[in-house]
Amino acid sequence: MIYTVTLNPSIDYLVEVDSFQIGRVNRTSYDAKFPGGKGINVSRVLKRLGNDTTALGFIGGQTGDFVKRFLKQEEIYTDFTEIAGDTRINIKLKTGVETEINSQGPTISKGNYQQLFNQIEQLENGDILILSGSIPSSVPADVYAALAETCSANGIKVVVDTSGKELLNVLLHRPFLIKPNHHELGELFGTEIKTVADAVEYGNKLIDKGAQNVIVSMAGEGAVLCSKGQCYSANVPKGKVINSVGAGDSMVAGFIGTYEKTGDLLAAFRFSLASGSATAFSSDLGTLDKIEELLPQIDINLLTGG
Ligand SMILES: Nc1ncnc2c1ncn2[C@@H]1O[C@H](COP(=O)(O)OP(=O)(O)O)[C@@H](O)[C@H]1O
Ligand SMILES: O=P(O)(O)OC[C@H]1O[C@](O)(COP(=O)(O)O)[C@@H](O)[C@@H]1O
Repeated sequence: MIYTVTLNPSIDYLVEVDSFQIGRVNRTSYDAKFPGGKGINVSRVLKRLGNDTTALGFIGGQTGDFVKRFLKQEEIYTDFTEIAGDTRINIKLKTGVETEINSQGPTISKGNYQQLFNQIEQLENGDILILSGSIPSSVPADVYAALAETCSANGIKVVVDTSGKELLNVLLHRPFLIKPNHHELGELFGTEIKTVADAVEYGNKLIDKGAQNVIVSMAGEGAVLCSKGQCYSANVPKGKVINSVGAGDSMVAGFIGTYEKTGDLLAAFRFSLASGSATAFSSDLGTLDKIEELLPQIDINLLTGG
């Protein structure tokens, strides 16, 4: 079974405003609410690809009920830890450019944290655990490293999609996949990732530190995969960007879903690009039909090591 962990889920409140004026009353031309948080997005896309998952994490209040109801409608298994506070609402404002306001989210108690930890200790050899998103300030900052350590001792593949030292701390436990975007990769090394060559150079440094596979996503510039001494680049398909929230999560889902079915890293990489772009070209997350329509446009090139 694939498990996703979202420590800080959300309702993503998508708001479109034509001719937005700061400091004025603005009216929306479109608005919608979706369940959010990186692990939850990964679960939703994996379901569309035909992979069942169980979504884990902390959930609470009426906002949390919305998330649970939405996931139930999509027939996604959940086993959330119920908390006292309300799940957060994140604002995704479209005004020609995309602006995001992500809330801090509710406090997580030590008991809640322990409950999640106990759940993850029960996972079995062959399971996959996907740890995605920011870590709430009330949760120990080394939570992903601690969970990854437990999982690698139990034969469970771990995927981590986060940033900063939380990502660095996990590398020693040899995560199967990490997926920093080019900004996050640059921040790790105090530099800017401007080109594919930069992504290869710094992606390989994360391999040296312990990651088994690294995807560096570069939004409209495509992505780089570093794996087993070789690096590959991939382009993005042509299309109109509608809402890129969840594009990175869709990449993770596309990669893991395909890898789980085929064991083929390059097929998984190709599918991950089509999945990310299918989401970027949709209001909500990309559908399987959209992903399959985009797939023929993705080319993979071997860059080094071949
Ligand atoms: N402007 C775009 N055009 C086409 N595809 C895009 C665009 N922006 C994002 N994507 C797709 O989504 C993936 C992830 O986007 P990115 O912004 O790098 O990740 P994150 O959402 O994690 O910041 C890209 O690799 C690509 O497949
Ligand atoms: O946990 P964070 O870093 O606050 O991010 C949460 C936000 O990220 C998302 O999961 C989208 O992530 P990506 O655009 O990086 O794929 C939203 O659904 C959510 O509002």
